[in-house]
Amino acid sequence: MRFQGLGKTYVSSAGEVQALQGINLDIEPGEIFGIIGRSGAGKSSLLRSINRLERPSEGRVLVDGEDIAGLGEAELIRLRRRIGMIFQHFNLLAAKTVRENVALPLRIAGVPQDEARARVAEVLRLVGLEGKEDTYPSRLSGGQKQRVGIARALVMRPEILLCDEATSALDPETTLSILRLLRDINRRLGLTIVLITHEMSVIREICHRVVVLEHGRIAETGPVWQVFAQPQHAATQALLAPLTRALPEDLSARLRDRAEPGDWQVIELPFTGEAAPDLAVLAQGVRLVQAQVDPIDGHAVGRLVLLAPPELDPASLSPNARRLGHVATND
Ligand SMILES: Nc1ncnc2c1ncn2[C@@H]1O[C@H](COP(=O)(O)OP(=O)(O)OP(=O)(O)O)[C@@H](O)[C@H]1O
Repeated sequence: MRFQGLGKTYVSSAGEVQALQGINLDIEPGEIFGIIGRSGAGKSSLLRSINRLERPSEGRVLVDGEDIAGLGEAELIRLRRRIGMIFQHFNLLAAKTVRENVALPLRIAGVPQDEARARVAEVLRLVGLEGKEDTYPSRLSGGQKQRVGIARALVMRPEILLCDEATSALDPETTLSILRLLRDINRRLGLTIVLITHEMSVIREICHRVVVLEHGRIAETGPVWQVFAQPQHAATQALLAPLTRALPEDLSARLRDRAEPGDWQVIELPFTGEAAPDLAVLAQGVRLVQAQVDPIDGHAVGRLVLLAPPELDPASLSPNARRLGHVATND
């Protein structure tokens, strides 16, 4: 799918709000693509333009090369059958059982009962809800409710799945299990997944590529490991801050910009995913203070914080090495 010069302006009694501006972006078939940004950055507007829940004010949205702005009523229904959607608050019908909730899109589409029954059983198996067919949503946990939401989206065999803050209402453990389910579905069915979130940990967990939105514009976009390794934009850095471990307190309290005689250097050695960290640097008389390295999509991303003697040139450790400051040491 492709966004070309996409802009969205909302007009209300309070005036105009430019929610999106100049969005040019491609999302490839079969990838898990994340949209992140602060509240009000335009994430929902972008996601909802994919199935035309929002109409562009400018530019175009192409799905399989087709500009969806021109679709008539019947074509729009066909498009939306190819694009499933799941929601933060699940949007299940409380008065219907799990089976009835999941079967609903098939009933609306007029799929014969026998086939519908088989397809509902198949997707409930896929999301791990066998045995819950006759349960009502109020008796399910949040994670189980979202599994029903996923099953209901998949039962139409879509090519694209849109996830609107699908894990924001869940605890961390349940979030992880839902993200793993989505990744599993992406692999098994080759489904394209587009998700919005305000948490970089969600992006890190399952996305292949990401776009960071800021005030309706693209702040940056790229493979997740690259954006994590070398965030270019202040908005991205701010979103990453909760995931980056702060320096140990006793060290940061003693850190100074200018070296006093005998001070050691505090050096940050980022790992940008090009290669796994090479601990041979530790043999050069430096001391390891802190290490954080995450594998992201097959790349090692993170940083080491080292204490190095005053005479050592940080560049001798790595071209990316950065001096954070100086500290007095006891010896
Ligand atoms: N129907 C609407 N009418 C008027 N303004 C709107 C409408 N929908 C969204 N907006 C405004 O457009 C901007 C972008 O909203 P959007 O919901 O796309 O952002 P978001 O990144 O998804 O935010 P959040 O994380 O808070 O859901 C915001 O300033 C919002 O107030």
